Amino acid sequence: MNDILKVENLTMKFDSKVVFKDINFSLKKGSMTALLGPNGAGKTTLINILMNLLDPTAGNYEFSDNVKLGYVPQFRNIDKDYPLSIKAFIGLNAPLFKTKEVKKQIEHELQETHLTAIQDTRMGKASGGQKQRAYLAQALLDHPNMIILDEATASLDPVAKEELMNLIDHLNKKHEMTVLFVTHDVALAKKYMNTYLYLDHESIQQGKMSDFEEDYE
Ligand SMILES: Nc1ncnc2c1ncn2[C@@H]1O[C@H](COP(=O)(O)OP(=O)(O)OP(=O)(O)O)[C@@H](O)[C@H]1O
Repeated sequence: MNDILKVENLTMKFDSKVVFKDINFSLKKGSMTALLGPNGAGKTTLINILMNLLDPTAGNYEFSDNVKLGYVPQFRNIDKDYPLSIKAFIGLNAPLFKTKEVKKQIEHELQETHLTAIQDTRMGKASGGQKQRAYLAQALLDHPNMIILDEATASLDPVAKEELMNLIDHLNKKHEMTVLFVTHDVALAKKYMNTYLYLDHESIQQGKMSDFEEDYE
């Protein structure tokens, strides 16, 4: 397997506060990696750097040439009065004038994420699991080959968690999607991920998920 991401001597400080210092790791194409670590360890900061939303203080990172990043946030920012349907929400980042091809692709992503039957439900009324799958469908519309999930299962019930993870697993197996999953749920990560990154005390460790033993909560 080739590397899809290589991080070298990455350092991030906010004023004098060091979040992490000289961290190094790489991710293989098609790998499923859990990004673990206590609250405030710097997981979101690292993701924001990788998504080019923040500049690191020092060091660098490089994605392989053909990488197309998708991002699935936690749904907490959706208000219950939010008016768009699930279908309209999924198409939000597509051009306003939707070609036949884009419409077809929206249908495809609705199916892929098991939302076809409830596509006209308002996002504000959808369950946590449905909202999360709509975010995933929205990200998939852009044809990513790597996806970052930021605590995407955090507020879901156990059934919705498994359903989302099964979809992620399917995307990995069928479409060779590389997955970086930020989570506090070690049991879920052990079930679905194959490697871990553990961020704590300004540094990072990497290993096989089945070998992860730290109990940091
Ligand atoms: N824009 C900012 N300015 C100053 N400090 C920041 C900023 N963003 C994050 N921090 C600090 O950097 C540290 C890492 O925060 P970050 O949100 O990346 O951690 P996290 O591992 O994602 O935490 P959690 O698991 O709670 O989401 C924290 O101490 C936080 O207060």
